[in-house]
Amino acid sequence: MDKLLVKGRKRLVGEVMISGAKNAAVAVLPAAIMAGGKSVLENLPNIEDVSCICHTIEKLGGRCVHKDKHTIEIDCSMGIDFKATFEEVQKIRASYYFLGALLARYKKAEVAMPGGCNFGKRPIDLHLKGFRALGATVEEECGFVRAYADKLVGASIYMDQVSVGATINIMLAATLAEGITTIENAAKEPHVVDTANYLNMMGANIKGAGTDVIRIKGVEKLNGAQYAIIPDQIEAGTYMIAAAITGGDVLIKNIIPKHMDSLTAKLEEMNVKLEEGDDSIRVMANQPLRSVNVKTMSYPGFPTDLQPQMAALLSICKGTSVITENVWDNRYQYMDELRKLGALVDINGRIATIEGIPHYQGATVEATDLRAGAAMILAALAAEGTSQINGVRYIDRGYEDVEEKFNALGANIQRISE
Ligand SMILES: CC(=O)N[C@H]1[C@@H](OP(=O)(O)OP(=O)(O)OC[C@H]2O[C@@H](n3ccc(=O)[nH]c3=O)[C@H](O)[C@@H]2O)O[C@H](CO)[C@@H](O)[C@@H]1O
Ligand SMILES: C=C(OP(=O)(O)O)C(=O)O
Repeated sequence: MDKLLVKGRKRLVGEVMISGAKNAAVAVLPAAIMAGGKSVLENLPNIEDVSCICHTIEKLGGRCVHKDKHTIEIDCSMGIDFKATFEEVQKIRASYYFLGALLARYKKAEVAMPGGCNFGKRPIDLHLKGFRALGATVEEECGFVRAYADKLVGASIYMDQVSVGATINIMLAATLAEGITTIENAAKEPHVVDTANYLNMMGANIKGAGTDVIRIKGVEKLNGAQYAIIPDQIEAGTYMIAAAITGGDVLIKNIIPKHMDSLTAKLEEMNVKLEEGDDSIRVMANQPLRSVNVKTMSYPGFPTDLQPQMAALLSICKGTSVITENVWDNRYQYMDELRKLGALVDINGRIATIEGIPHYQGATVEATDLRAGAAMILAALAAEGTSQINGVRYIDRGYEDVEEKFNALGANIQRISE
């Protein structure tokens, strides 16, 4: 298994290009299998989760042709299998989108339970409730879900809880249902909007994505489309925090600054200087930073997927910071690893109280999941001495060319492949 050796205390300076969004790519790719024609998807991130989704499409009998590093042509016009019960599906979270997409196209789907980062329970009951509301019979059995219907009929669906996955999955299924579906209390994340935009380009009729009420008028069929994935809000945020934690000066390029509002507000509160361009943000951190409190929330709130990276930064800011994790029951497993680098953190349920320390000391740590791994890189970049980060496969799930991008900014990160 690969590990990263990080020599710390290097100030990051320069420019970094942000890749396409993982959580948009992994929804748009399954959506592409619903079309009767070819789609060309651009600005896809070159990451493990995307490879995994593409392998799934190929195993179903579809074609994924790489046009270049970030562009893939998807062709499922020949018809594909409706059963995705193989290993790839269990490796990642987003494989749940094959349920919605296959159910929409074939009115039947059999998909293995998804995997993804382990934050305690990650139920999919709201997805299944949505499919049932559209008229499907849904059965859960020995690690897979089976859903089928003679036809799907639009319905009014109120989400008990704001869920990105359930919102997108119901949107996929409703796109080819008869009549009108409304999803109330829908998730508003940028990747919900991106998926709706792509579906609309394929011929769907979806309105309101990005608000908490989405209205979908079912259509009979979808065509392929050419579409470019939005930039990754979380990768961008990770590099913004990297600039702050190293006292650096970094121009983060190819982003949508609006998507970064919750983070930029926090960084400004901490005394980081920011300059916003049309599609870039320059992050300058050349003065002592202040502690702040952070509460994670669904969009436009502070994203839970930036919580570990923010904790890494707050741990070396003078004073006491409090983080409240409102989305996941158990997203603090990585704190034990941060403590190995010197962090002083007290956890009480969903609340983490962090006492700032002057600096980290290099150590050997585990990337316990994707963003935990990112947090370890950030802490190691700021640490005295060398750190070893194990479990890099998690980081590769969601960060393209991670050591190359950091090293181009002046970091010293070496990958050891075994
Ligand atoms: C592939 C992908 O896009 N992953 C993201 C997606 O995960 P994912 O789609 O799994 O997360 P959700 O938005 O669905 O989960 C939000 C909350 O709703 C709860 N819930 C969700 C579904 C359900 O059927 N029942 C239920 O109770 C979850 O336990 C959680 O507390 O959104 C999360 C929250 O922004 C992010 O951390 C993940 O990076
Ligand atoms: C939690 C994440 O991903 P997933 O839902 O795919 O596990 C993430 O991207 O931080």
